Amino acid sequence: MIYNYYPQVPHSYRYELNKDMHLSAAHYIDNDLAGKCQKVHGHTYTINVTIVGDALDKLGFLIDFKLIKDQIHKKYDHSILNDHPDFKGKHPTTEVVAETITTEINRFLKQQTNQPKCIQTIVRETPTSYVVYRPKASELE
Ligand SMILES: Nc1nc2c(c(=O)[nH]1)N=C([C@H](O)[C@H](O)COP(=O)(O)OP(=O)(O)OP(=O)(O)O)CN2
Ligand SMILES: [Zn+2]
Repeated sequence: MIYNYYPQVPHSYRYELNKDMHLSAAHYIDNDLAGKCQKVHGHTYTINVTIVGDALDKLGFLIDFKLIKDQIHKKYDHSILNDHPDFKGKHPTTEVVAETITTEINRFLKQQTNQPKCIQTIVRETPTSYVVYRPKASELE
């Protein structure tokens, strides 16, 4: 990875894993206030998710790294984010992308018997701009 500085999340879980992903996608912010971002344009998003838990699955994984990538990459790579139902009625800003990825990963993780949780998602849209999203503890119950 080119950008490997990650803010840390304090927690008391036994295990923490981090998965980096790249995503090529287009988007636009459909509002006059968005200036040049109103036009369709693309980014190679750099994403890092932090997943924690106290128990491993029968393979000794907190969660298979590949399954995490599948949840996000298969859905959004080489797509127009605005077209996805996940962003219906929302502007796919870096903030909203980070929140949506967290929500989607946690929806998937809830199905796992060992109950891992995504506690942080970092989305870098450009070399100079990134967002860190951390769900509230109450949203992870
Ligand atoms: N808070 C947010 N601000 C902006 C977002 C966003 O998602 N959240 N998005 C954009 C644009 O989509 C744009 O793609 C990124 O803007 P910016 O970082 O300004 O890109 P530049 O390459 O022009 O930035 P430099 O400072 O020249 O490197 C805008 N704002
Ligand atoms: Zn953009």
